[in-house]
Amino acid sequence: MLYIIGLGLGDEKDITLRGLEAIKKCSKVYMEAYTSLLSFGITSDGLSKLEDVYGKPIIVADREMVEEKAGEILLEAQVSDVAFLVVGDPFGATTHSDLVVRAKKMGVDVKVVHNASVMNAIGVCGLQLYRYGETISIPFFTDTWRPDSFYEKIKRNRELGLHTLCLLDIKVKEPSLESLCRGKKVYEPPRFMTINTAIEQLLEVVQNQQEPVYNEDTTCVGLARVGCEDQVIVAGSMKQLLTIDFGPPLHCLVIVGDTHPVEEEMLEFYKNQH
Ligand SMILES: C[S@@+](CC[C@H](N)C(=O)[O-])C[C@H]1O[C@@H](n2cnc3c(N)ncnc32)[C@H](O)[C@@H]1O
Repeated sequence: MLYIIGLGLGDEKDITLRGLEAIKKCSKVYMEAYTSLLSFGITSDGLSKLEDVYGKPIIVADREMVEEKAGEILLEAQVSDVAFLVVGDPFGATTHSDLVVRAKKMGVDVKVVHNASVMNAIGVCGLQLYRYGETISIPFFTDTWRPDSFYEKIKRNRELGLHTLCLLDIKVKEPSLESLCRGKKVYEPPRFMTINTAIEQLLEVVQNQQEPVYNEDTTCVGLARVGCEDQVIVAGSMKQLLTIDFGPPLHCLVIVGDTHPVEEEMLEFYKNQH
């Protein structure tokens, strides 16, 4: 059996009882990419915190392992119980559907244990699920690469009066050569996009548009570390949010569309938070 287990958003304590019971049954426990661990405030050497709570050693499966060695993980799952841990929910934003499809093709039974995910940002900011349009991802601009394809999606959402959830880039740095030579992959800390950078890029992109669908006065909600003890949620214009330091990652942003009176009341609650 392959158990795909969501770990939630906060820390090692957010695993569900169902998830913990499944881990206890497993002979091997894999965990998806190292970047996710950082949202738990865990460094590459700090896995022991999770291992203590889960009572099992954890093998960190980086992107390469998940994509190339999924077959091996699934072969193990054919003959024993194997856990694959995912920060957030297995199907929250980044889906692990490919793993499920491959497992089914190999005749491996799969059980999914859900948990909170970045999708919780949708409701916690006071806006309603059915008033959102397509979710977008904002990549880091470089000197030579400044893609603006997300603008068209925001435009479509705004023309329909819908809110837009913006997920922000995480730039993974390759493991250092030195660590590879020593036979152990030690990852450099990744770069996380802040709400401030996302807004700067959004404002840069809109400058080139003939009929801009938002501007620095457009209401947004900035959400940092959703589901963690120190989560921060602030509503305000893009201009206002630019002045706020939201602190450590992870961050995301909602561009607010037309609002229902109840949503308006909730947003008021998050205004003037700083
Ligand atoms: C592709 S999603 C990963 C989703 C994850 N598997 C889950 O279920 O939550 C990653 C992006 O979601 C956003 N995100 C994830 N967790 C967050 C959190 N706790 N608070 C704010 N934003 C978050 C960030 O913009 C981050 O770059």
